[in-house]
Amino acid sequence: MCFQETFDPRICCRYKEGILPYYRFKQELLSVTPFVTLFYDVITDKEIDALMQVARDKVQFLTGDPRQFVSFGPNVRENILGIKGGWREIANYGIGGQYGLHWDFLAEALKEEVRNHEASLYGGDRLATFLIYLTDVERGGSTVFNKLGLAVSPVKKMALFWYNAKPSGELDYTTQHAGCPVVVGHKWVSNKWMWNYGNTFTRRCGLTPDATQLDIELYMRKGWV
Ligand SMILES: O=C(O)CCC(=O)C(=O)O
Ligand SMILES: [Fe+2]
Repeated sequence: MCFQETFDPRICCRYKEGILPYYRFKQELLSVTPFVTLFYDVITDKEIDALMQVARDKVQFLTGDPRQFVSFGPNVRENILGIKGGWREIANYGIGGQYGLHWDFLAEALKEEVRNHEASLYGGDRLATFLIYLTDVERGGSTVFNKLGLAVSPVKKMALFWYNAKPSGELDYTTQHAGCPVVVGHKWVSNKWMWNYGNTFTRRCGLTPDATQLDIELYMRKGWV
């Protein structure tokens, strides 16, 4: 990275103040536009065990949906950026388990139906995604952003956060991503989507249509430290 010709000084690691007093989150910025970032140690072993315990009986392996909705968990630490989340989804991938290329916003999948879709009526669309890795994965299982050339290997307790919409509110099609097949081991993740509604005043828009997340970060809740 250090020897790349197009070195971007904005891409860095730092401590981020969240909504918990005194606590600093270890943050690694992966991309400014779209805004994609990692936070380390957002969940405890005890919380992971509890989440997996609840989900374990409910996820349907092999033939069914490997996902399960669970409402409790480290909600406060998921609001690091002041963006409020919706319900939680726990997913388990066994060997070969993967999630094909997609966007997290519903507008793309549902097109014209989106206005009548129950979730979108209540939530708008999925403004941001907060994906926590509940396990390390021996080999495979990366989350990849094909349009950004970005691959994130799962690290237990690490969260991957990104905005699916630009600060202007426009859907960001460069956020297309996939969960790569698990080659060795297994992968558990907790996913929470942050919806537009409820975040009207927490995710600000920029002063210009092309303002980046970093431009607006300073006047959003809790700046860098
Ligand atoms: O498991 C992953 O790495 C990605 C999951 C994902 O993109 C999703 O649940 O929307
Ligand atoms: Fe996704």
